[in-house]
Amino acid sequence: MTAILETRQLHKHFGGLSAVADVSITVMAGEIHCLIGPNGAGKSTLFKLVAGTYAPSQGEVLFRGEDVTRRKPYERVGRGMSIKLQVPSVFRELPVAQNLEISLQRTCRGAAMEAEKARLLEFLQLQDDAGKPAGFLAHGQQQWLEIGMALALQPTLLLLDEPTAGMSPQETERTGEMIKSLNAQGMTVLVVEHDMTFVRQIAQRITVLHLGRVFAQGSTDEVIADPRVEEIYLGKGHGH
Ligand SMILES: Nc1ncnc2c1ncn2[C@@H]1O[C@H](COP(=O)(O)OP(=O)(O)OP(=O)(O)O)[C@@H](O)[C@H]1O
Repeated sequence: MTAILETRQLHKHFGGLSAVADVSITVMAGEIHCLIGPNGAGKSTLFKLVAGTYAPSQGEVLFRGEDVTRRKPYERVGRGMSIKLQVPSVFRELPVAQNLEISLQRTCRGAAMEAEKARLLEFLQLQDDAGKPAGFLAHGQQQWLEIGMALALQPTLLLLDEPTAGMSPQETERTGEMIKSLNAQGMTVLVVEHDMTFVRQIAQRITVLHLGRVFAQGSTDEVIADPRVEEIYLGKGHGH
């Protein structure tokens, strides 16, 4: 397997605070990789460094073998990276279908766009809600719509920041099935997540961040069996 994403000794300082310190991670093409850690561990900051929302204080981001550290977010999207952030960003007044069209405009048009829109609505199980304003959707469905908007950009690497936040156990499980089905079709997925049941359901490899640094990484079984991880992560950081 080849690496699709690498961070090399990434640092991000906010004033005197090191939110991300010396973080080197590798995401292999074709895997589902989960990033876990207690609140404030630096997970969202690392995501923003990968997506290009933040410039690092130090270090590099390599995507598909290319140094993208100084590339703008849209340039990274153009190279096959797509991100769903933690903060909901659907256009609440616009119909569900139109939300998808806004993202689809960047990759296709005409009949191809209609076909892709129908495929995504079905995949997200939102066919019956296509004409509803997105703000009228249940919270879990809004999260799915956002995943759909990220998918409309046809990524090879999908970045999801807490995709199951606020979801019921059933919605969470369904989200896991969606992610596994995308992965079975060849998509690499990097997920920040707190819900360990969900992490066990989907992850092939896990990186644990703690106080801005890589605390542990390895296969799901290895990391979950590591008592040090349980201590820092399950012991106190499970605040969501
Ligand atoms: N824009 C910012 N300005 C100043 N400090 C920040 C900023 N963003 C994050 N931080 C700080 O950096 C640290 C890491 O935050 P980050 O949001 O990356 O953690 P996290 O692991 O994603 O946490 P959570 O699980 O709570 O979402 C925290 O101490 C946070 O307060």
